[in-house]
Amino acid sequence: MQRAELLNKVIKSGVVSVVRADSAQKALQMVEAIVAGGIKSIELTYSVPKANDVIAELVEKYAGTDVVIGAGTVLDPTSARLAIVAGAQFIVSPSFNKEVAKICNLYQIPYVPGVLTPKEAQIALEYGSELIKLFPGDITGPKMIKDLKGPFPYINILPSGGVTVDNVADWFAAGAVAVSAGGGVTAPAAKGDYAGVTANAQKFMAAFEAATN
Ligand SMILES: O=C(O)C(=O)C[C@H](O)[C@H](O)COP(=O)(O)O
Repeated sequence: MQRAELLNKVIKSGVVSVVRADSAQKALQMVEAIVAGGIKSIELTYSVPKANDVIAELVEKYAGTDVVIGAGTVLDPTSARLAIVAGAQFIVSPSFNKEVAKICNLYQIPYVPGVLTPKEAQIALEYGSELIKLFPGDITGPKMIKDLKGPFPYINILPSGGVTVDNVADWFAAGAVAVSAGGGVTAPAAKGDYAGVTANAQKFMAAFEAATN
């Protein structure tokens, strides 16, 4: 699939769910619960053991559906290349890394780097990122999107860190093209409550629909 198409799928999905777990099995269970709740973009982080295998399994499982599987916490170009070989459809990192950007450009996979300042945003744009993760978004709050859109009116921003069902509307009102949520969706999994994960995913999707319709 072309890079533009992949990026479009992520943006259209509205909510990216960040998956962290201490075993591959738990990560797979979490993803099943998230997708059951209607979220279609999954960011499987490299803090999950055997992350490559989990990504490959998820890509195969959801092939031909609306679900997009990306790799998160990609800190270095080797991990980026491994994730792409495993089938990752987008790459996310907590900060910008130019070698990761080059690998993603080479293989035409969207790179969504974390940025917190105008300088970092400019570098990410220079290296071709078409979707930028504002991270940690709870440090800046939604107003940062408006501030960045002054000098960079065309920037597409995905806030991450501290995004909750209660503040989703604020982020979209400030100009976010989609939001990213970790614990806000997956926290109940720590107690084995996967139905709670599904319920949170449903709440996030309802908040997204309400904020954008
Ligand atoms: O390491 C990365 O690349 C990440 O993706 C970081 C995550 O976006 C945040 O950890 C999510 O934060 P919470 O929604 O507050 O749980």
